[in-house]
Amino acid sequence: MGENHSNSGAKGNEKRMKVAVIQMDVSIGEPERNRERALARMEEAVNGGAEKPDVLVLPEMWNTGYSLENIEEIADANGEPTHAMMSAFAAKHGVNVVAGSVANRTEGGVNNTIFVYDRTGARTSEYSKIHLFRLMEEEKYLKQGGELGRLVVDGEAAGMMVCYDIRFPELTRRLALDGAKVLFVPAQWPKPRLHHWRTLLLARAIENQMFVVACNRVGVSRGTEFFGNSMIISPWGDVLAEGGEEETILRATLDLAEADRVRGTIPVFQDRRPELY
Ligand SMILES: O=C(O)CCC(=O)C(=O)O
Repeated sequence: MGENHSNSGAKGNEKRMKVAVIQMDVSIGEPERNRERALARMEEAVNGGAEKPDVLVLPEMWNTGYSLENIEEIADANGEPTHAMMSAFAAKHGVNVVAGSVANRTEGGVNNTIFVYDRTGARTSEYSKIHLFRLMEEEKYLKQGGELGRLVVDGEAAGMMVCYDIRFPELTRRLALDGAKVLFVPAQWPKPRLHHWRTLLLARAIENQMFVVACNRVGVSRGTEFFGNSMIISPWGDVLAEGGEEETILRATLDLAEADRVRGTIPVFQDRRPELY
């Protein structure tokens, strides 16, 4: 870890949050196979570390991949079977699950949606990607969401967004102003834009003085390579964990009071001049 910010005098809380990021491959157009893979990695995440995590995080569209041409057929239907699978897993292991995002069909079409489950298995929140990525023609096949991604994990306010959303700094700022100290980011961010991915995630953490927990997939789908490089970043911008290009589980313990200390040391939220911009 980098510098010590304990001189700020900010007491904050004593809460720690152990996160496990499931950096996995995704087989395009094969939801059954992806569900088996996700479950196996999630079991590894809860059983394989020195300590059981408090929160698991999966990547974007881990059920179907970007199989957009037949997405209506292979997407979840009203959240199933993801709800049944994740709810049972969360309750069995007493763990919170930020279940990446899944392609989910409802009456109006297919959304790219994060579902969140608490330790009892209850579904507590959801967020549908609000910025669709035109470079991959998402807007032709998917519906955009219309609400922000606010969630509460073990009583702590947090935010969530999906992949391309990190290019919109106003969105993270809004979530931070609303009290989020942790931002969860499921993604399928491909090569060759690794420097965008790393720089944007670091900037979102530093400028909002919050933890960023970003889960990117690995592997190759129809010639597009995904570099992984999932990241867990502190509110000071220190990289607490970062993946390579292979499947892995990243782990870190977030000391949530760190956000208060950093905000006390460099009081960005007090010094901003929203009346001018
Ligand atoms: O913004 C980017 O460069 C990647 C975004 C992306 O791949 C996505 O939103 O799925």
